[in-house]
Amino acid sequence: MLASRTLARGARVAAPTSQTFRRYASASPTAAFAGQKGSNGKYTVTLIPGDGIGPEISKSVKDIYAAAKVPIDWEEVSVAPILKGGKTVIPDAAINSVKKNTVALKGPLATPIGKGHVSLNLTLRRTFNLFANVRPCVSIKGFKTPYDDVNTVLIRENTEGEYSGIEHEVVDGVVQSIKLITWDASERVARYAFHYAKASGRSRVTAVHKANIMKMSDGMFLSACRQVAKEFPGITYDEDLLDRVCLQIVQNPKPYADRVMVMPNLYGDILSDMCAGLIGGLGLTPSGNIGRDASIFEAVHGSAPDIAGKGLANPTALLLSSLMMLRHMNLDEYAAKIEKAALTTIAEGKTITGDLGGKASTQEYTEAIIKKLA
Ligand SMILES: NC(=O)C1=CN([C@@H]2O[C@H](COP(=O)(O)OP(=O)(O)OC[C@H]3O[C@@H](n4cnc5c(N)ncnc54)[C@H](O)[C@@H]3O)[C@@H](O)[C@H]2O)C=CC1
Ligand SMILES: O=C(O)CCC(=O)C(=O)O
Repeated sequence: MLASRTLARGARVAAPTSQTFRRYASASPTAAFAGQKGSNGKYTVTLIPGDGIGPEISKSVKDIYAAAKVPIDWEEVSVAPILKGGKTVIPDAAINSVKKNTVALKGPLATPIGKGHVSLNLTLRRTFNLFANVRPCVSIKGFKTPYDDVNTVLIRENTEGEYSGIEHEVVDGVVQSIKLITWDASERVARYAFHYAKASGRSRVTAVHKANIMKMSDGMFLSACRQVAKEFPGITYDEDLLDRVCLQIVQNPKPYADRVMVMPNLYGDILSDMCAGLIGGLGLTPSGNIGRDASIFEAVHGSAPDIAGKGLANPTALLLSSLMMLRHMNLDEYAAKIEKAALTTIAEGKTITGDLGGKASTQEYTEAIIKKLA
C-alpha cells in the first residue's frame, strides 16, 4: 500500500535559506523568518516564562539580551490551562501573540503526573503544528565531563506518535494508549532532517526506530524515511535500533558527530535527555520546535520543581535555545557574541551553577556572562 503513495503527498518543506549552521545552529529549513522590525528598529518576540524555574531562567535571558543590546522587544504572555467545554486550552492572548510574532521563547511548563490537565507543551506544539523538534547536544570545550567529544543532532517528530494523547480504559484494569503514526508527519519530519543535514554539513541521516517490535508504526516511519532519502543522493541514509543507539552513544559518541538522527516522538524525548547527561546535564541542552508558520524555542528540560525559587537554576539551556532563535531570525552576530560569553564562563569554571559542580547562583552566573559582553 505504501509503495503506491507518491512523494508529492503532503506539503513539502522548502529548502534552507541563508542560515549558516554552526554550533547551536538555527533549525529553520522551513519558511524563512518573515518578522518585521517595528518603528523602534526592534523585533517583537513572544516570551512564555513558564512554571517552576521558568521565570528565573527567563529573567536571566532577558538581562543578558538587554546587556548585549539585542534588538528584541519581549511580549510576555502566560500559558496557564483553561478548561473550555471539558477540554484544556491555551489562553487566546498567548496563541495570538505567537501567531503574530511567529517566534517565541518558552520556559518549561509543568504537567501533572498521572492525572489533571493535558500537557500544555504538547498543546502548543500541536496548535502551531511544530512538526520537528531539533535537539543539538554539544560538549562544551574546556568543561570537563567523562565525554569531551559529543556532537549530536536529534530531530524528533513532534506532533504525534506515543504523544498523540489518545488513551482510554478498555475494561476495568486494562487501559490503552495509542501510538499514532501517519505517513505525512513521518515524511515531513524526514524531509526536514535531510534538509537539516545538508545545510549543516552532516553527511548522514540515521533513522532511529523499534520496527523489529512495532512493525507497522515504526515500519511506516522507516518507509517514509527511505522514500525521502532517494531525494538526497549526497546524504548517506541508514537505520539503527533505539536500544543499540543508546548503547553505542554512551560507549563512544564520536561517530555520531557526522550525522542527524531522526525518530518518532518519544524516542527523541528520551534519547535527548541521555545525550544531555553526557555533556553535563539538562542545564545545557537547547531545542527548537519548528513549524511552517511559527517556531517556539525552549530548553530540553522541564520546570525542575526540586530547585524552583531557590536561585539555583542553570539558565544556559534556555539561553542556547534563544540563540537558535536568534539565528533563525538572522541575528547571528548577537548570537555569536552571547554564545562566546556563556561558553567561556562555563569553561573557566569559576562562576557556574550547582548542576555543573559550581557554587554560583543563577544571578551570579548571569552577571558573569554580562561582564564578558561589556
Ligand atoms: N518542555 C517542557 O516544558 C518540559 C516540561 N516538563 C515538565 O516539568 C516537570 C518536572 O519534570 P522532571 O521530570 O522533574 O524534569 P526536569 O527536567 O524538570 O528536572 C530533572 C532534573 O534536572 C534538574 N534540572 C532541570 N533543568 C535544570 C536547570 N536548568 N538547572 C539545573 N538543574 C536542572 C532538576 O533539578 C531535576 O533534578 C513535569 O511537570 C514535566 O511534565 C518536563 C520536560 C520538558
Ligand atoms: O509536557 C510535558 O510536561 C513534558 C514534555 C516533554 O517531556 C517533552 O516532550 O519535551
